Parts: sequence; C-alpha cells; structure tokens
Amino acid sequence: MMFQQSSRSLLDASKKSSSFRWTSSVGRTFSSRSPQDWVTTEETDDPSIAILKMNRAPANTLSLEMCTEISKAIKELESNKKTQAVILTSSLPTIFSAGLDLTELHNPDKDRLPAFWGAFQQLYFDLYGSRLATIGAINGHAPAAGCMLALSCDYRIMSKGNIGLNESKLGICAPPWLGQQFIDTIGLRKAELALNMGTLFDTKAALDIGLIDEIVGEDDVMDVAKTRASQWVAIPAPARVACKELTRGRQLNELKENRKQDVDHFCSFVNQEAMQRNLGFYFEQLAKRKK
Ligand SMILES: CC/C=C\C/C=C\CCC/C=C/CC(=O)SCCNC(=O)CCNC(=O)[C@H](O)C(C)(C)COP(=O)(O)OP(=O)(O)OC[C@H]1O[C@@H](n2cnc3c(N)ncnc32)[C@H](O)[C@@H]1OP(=O)(O)O
Repeated sequence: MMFQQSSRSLLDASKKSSSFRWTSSVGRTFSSRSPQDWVTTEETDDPSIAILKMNRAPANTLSLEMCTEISKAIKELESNKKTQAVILTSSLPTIFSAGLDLTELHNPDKDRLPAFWGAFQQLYFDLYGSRLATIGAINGHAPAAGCMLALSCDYRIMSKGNIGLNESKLGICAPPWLGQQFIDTIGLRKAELALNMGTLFDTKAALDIGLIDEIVGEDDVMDVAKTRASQWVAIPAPARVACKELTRGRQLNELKENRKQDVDHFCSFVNQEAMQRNLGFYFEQLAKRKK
C-alpha cells in the first residue's frame, strides 16, 4: 500500500460489533448473505488486472462491515505483486453504491458509530491511496459516499444513473475530506454550487463538469474498463505511484493526522437532535418513495 494507515483498534472494534441482520429504526429489515459475499474479486485474462465487485443488495450501502470488506479486498489484491490495476464495479442492475448505510447514522449505536466512521475513513485511505491503478466502472447510481468510491478511483467511466454529493438534501454536509476530493476533481465554483444544492448529475452533466471521464454503453462497461486499465498499467508503476502521491498525498496525510478529531466531529455532529430529525425524515421519505 502506498499510503499505509494504521487503524487496528477501530477495525478490531468493528469486528466485535458486527451484525448482519437487523431492523432499522423505521422498521425495515435488512438481511443479506454474510459480509464475506458482499465483495468479490475476480481475475481477468490479463493477470495484472483484477475486478472488485460490490454485491450487497439492495443498494451496496456502506455499513461498517461493507467498508471493512472492500478495504480487505483492496489489501488482498495489493498483496499480489502481479496485480497492478483494479476495476471497481457493482453487480446490482441499477445501483453502483447508494452511499453510507443510513441505518448506521440514524439512531446510532453509540459504541459502534466511531468504529463505523473509522472504517469509512480507512476505506478512503485504502482506495484513494492504493498503489493500484483504479478504474471506476460506475454502472448505476452513485450518490454521496457512492460518489466518494468513484472519486477515489484514478479513472471513471459511467454507463447510467446519477452521481454527486447530495448530503445537503439530507440536512447534512459532506465531511471536509470528501468535499475536498470533490473540489479537487471539478473545481471550487462548480463544487460550491453542487454541494449547496445537493446536485446529482446524470452521465452527460457529470461528464460536462469533469466528475466522470467517459460515458460508455451499458453493454460495454467491462470491455472499456479493461482497456482503460491496460492503458494505466502500461505506465511504469513507480511513475503511477509517484503521480498519485503528488496529487493525493497531501489530502491523505491531512486526514491521517486528524483522524481522531474527524471521528469525534462526525460523532458529535450525527448525535445532534436536529441531525437525527433530518435523517429520520429523509429515511422515511426514502422508504415511502416506492409506495
Ligand atoms: C460541517 C459538517 C462536517 C462534517 C459532518 C460529518 C459527517 C456527516 C457526513 C455524512 C456523510 C454522508 C454520506 C452519505 O453517503 S449519506 C447517504 C446518502 N445516500 C443517499 O441519499 C441515497 C439514498 N438512496 C436513493 O436515493 C435511492 O435508493 C437510489 C437513487 C440510490 C436508488 O433508487 P432505487 O429506486 O433504485 O432503489 P430504492 O428502492 O430507493 O432503494 C433500494 C433499497 O435500499 C434502501 N436504501 C437506499 N439507499 C440507502 C441508504 N443510503 N441507506 C440505507 N438504505 C438505503 C432503500 O430504502 C430501499 O429499501 P427497501 O425499500 O427495499 O427496504
């Protein structure tokens, strides 16, 4: 790993508190196969390129365990010297990732909340700072932390869905480091407008503002992703890693140095009554939407 971070205590805590079936505060039951199946890695016909698929139906939301599983998969791929690139994608038909699992934020378990945020920070370190060339094959919606997954990749192709940081619509604001990633990608003024309005961009608008690099047809996503991965892998690895350090090192180190404060800030922010009211309201709207 290029930007190795230590998070043992938080991740150890996360293991203790893992639960894989629970009823949310608005009464919906989430169940799934075990977290080990939520993320799978596949080989391609090029041994230097791997695929990392998110399989957590219904929306690939990022719970503590989901963040941990993605981080684990990235580290495993990095531990194989032959692997030089990873394609991050979703096995769900219309959703890349719906962002943070709101059941973690709404009426949170006070002991689990810091571990959850620590696992999300770790995922940012592991993906944004990976030694691998990372290609985001965004094959569906990618709001909020789903957009963070995309922004953390080196190159983004997208076939359908909406992408952006819509946190303001939930009555919250993206954490500073995610906001900075967004600003660094599309520029301050565009980010300022989009963050305030909570704008989600369709593929064309996302391409226009530079949030994604390419629009691809639904059936072409994996072929194009492999082609782009090959192009990135063709650049000598030390050069790629040095470029990444140049463009991302400062932001990664800043959070690394302020990790504990960021967790404390997040927890006190989320635990505010007004924040919980907003989240509860948003969550209920989400559940009612289909009906
Ligand atoms: C100054 C302040 C500084 C610091 C503050 C610090 C920290 C605060 C930072 C908080 C950061 C937050 C980042 C986030 O990621 S918040 C999450 C944001 N995500 C969303 O808003 C997406 C919500 N989902 C959707 O809009 C739609 O689901 C989507 C468009 C993605 C897909 O629509 P579709 O119609 O295809 O599917 P749905 O039927 O809506 O969804 C399927 C089921 O999944 C459930 N779901 C969806 N998203 C979430 C989620 N994020 N969390 C939990 N559950 C989710 C949805 O309710 C459906 O459930 P069922 O009805 O099938 O039970």
